[in-house]
Amino acid sequence: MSLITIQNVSRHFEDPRRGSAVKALDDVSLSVGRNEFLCLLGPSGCGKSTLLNMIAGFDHPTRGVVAVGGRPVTAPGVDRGVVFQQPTLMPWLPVWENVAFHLTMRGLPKAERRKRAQHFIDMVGLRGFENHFPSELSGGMNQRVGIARALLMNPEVILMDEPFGALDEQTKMDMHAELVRIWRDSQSTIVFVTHGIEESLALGTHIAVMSARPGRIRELIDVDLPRPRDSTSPRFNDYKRHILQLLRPEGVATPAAAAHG
Ligand SMILES: Nc1ncnc2c1ncn2[C@@H]1O[C@H](COP(=O)(O)OP(=O)(O)OP(=O)(O)O)[C@@H](O)[C@H]1O
Repeated sequence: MSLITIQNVSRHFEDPRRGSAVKALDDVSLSVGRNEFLCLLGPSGCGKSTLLNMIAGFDHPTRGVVAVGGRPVTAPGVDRGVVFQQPTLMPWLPVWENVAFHLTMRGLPKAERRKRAQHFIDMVGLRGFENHFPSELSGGMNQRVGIARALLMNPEVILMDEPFGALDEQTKMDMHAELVRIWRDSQSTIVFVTHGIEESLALGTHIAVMSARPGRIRELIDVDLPRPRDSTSPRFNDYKRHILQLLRPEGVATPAAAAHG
């Protein structure tokens, strides 16, 4: 059974200055099963973040329905944890208090917050850094703090909007391996926005390839590759070639097709 269903969703943004509307998404339907890892892949401006924000409850469809666990999404909720491109940490709080932030908001005593935070600090590999401040950590480590903070609420769904976009290639690869491990250990369901083909193939059980504006789903790909994913394998490259073809503007021939045509 699907955990997330997106049914005939369109989103138009009014542009009062120009007296027109931007069609960000057009009739998008998609479903995500429990424990799946769905990557939303597409060019800049195709509506990936808009779709993610609607699952998070930060934004709402102009038409259609977004539902999580069978309930239409009307607002943000603790069943959905969000990880942004910038980890949005509180610089004056140490790592463990950033991770436990939501528990502070709920008024839990300090000892309980500290104990609950430790479990997730360990899970993201930050043991020993509990009392460091965000400014004392690298970008990748700060992003782990953001992930631990999202996991602590034990959400059914983790929504990630290009969380590794600002990281260097090596750190990004390390974070991919780490995130796959966390996804398996926490048995969560992840929706991950990216414009990186290799990133989506390194991570996803499924990839929804989107077309440029107005955003539509060109194809939902079931990624049948063993883990850890080997980006040099022939099958990985077959998927990559196929996705490149899907992302190419319609009517533009691929080098292979042009050679044969
Ligand atoms: N609040 C808004 N008001 C007006 N237009 C918006 C708003 N949010 C998004 N848009 C427009 O909707 C389209 C989709 O934007 P969105 O940010 O969802 O795309 P994206 O695929 O996530 O892009 P990127 O990869 O560059 O972040 C864009 O044309 C954008 O300008």
